[in-house]
Amino acid sequence: MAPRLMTADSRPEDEADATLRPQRLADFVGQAQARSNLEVFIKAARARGEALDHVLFVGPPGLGKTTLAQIMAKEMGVGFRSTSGPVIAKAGDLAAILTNLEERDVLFIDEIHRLAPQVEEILYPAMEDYELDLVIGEGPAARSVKISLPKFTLVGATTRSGLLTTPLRDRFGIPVRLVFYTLEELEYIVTRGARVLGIGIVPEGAREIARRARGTPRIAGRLLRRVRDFALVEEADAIDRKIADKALMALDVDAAGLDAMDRRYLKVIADHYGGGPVGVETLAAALSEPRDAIEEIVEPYLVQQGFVQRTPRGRMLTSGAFRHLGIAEPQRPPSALPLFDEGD
Ligand SMILES: Nc1ncnc2c1ncn2[C@@H]1O[C@H](COP(=O)(O)OP(=O)(O)OP(=O)(O)O)[C@@H](O)[C@H]1O
Ligand SMILES: [Mg+2]
Repeated sequence: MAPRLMTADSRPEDEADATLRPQRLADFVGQAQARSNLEVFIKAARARGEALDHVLFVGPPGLGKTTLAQIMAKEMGVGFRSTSGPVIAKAGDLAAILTNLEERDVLFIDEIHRLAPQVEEILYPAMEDYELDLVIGEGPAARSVKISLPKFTLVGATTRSGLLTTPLRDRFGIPVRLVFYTLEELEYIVTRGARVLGIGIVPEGAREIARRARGTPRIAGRLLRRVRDFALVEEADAIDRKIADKALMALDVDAAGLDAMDRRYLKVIADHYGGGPVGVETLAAALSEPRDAIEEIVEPYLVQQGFVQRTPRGRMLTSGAFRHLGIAEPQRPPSALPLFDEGD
């Protein structure tokens, strides 16, 4: 699939504006529940002079897992080390990272569900008893040694907690689920982002961008940077609703935050399959896109927004989708209606 503006996956261009990343808990907008819980745990750990309990962040891409992990280290006043599940190939790699930590440091492991099993295994005693169990040598000469580790805080991040093994999940004292942001929160994030980037924006302009950001700060930031370019070329003093709207239309992002791929998906179901139900394999073939890209990238937001239902018989458009496309909804026989939502 060609790179799309509207996916929440991280790209180098997003990280280029690291300035947009909030640095302190007080600057972090949204996720009120997660934030207030973390605040309490951080205060308590600081008061006791102990490491914070291990934290697991769960939630879709671009909602602030990495940002929150960095903020936690700052608020604790400790060091921050960052790595990710697929990068740690061998048990020895993790052992090297762990033995280099300082007392109370935060070790952030992104995509923690992708740790190799033999790496995960040495993480258990490290998390529980701050001990490393290593086997040195091979065959009959092999012996195991225990090395004690500094008391550190492991912060794990994953997009789906279901992908984590139970023993690993159980070792996190503080599970934190991140949720999609509200329109007001995104508006605030866009306004703050504009200030950081040194561009003028009026509230209606911020709202227009926020509305199309799919509940995701990363997308909001990306849209803001693109709209800024339009404002610059048009020599506008500030981003207002008109500029934002014009820019986003030119970028093919519609009023609901759907891009060309989303609309193509909806239109294929509407035009070729009478609104569904249609199986995901058939759809993938019709769209010439891999099935997992459809399921993991295109569908989640369309389902969340109520444009599509996943049913046992396949995908079905809702009345809302037909309204959005401006196409009359066909009369579907009752047998075509979903029995129940398949979920995901
Ligand atoms: N609450 C927030 N306020 C302002 N900006 C935010 C907020 N949360 C995230 N961002 C911005 O959104 C972008 C993505 O955040 P982050 O990298 O923390 O997401 P993530 O959940 O770790 O994503 P991934 O799952 O892809 O690793 C960053 O540029 C960050 O500055
Ligand atoms: Mg991240």
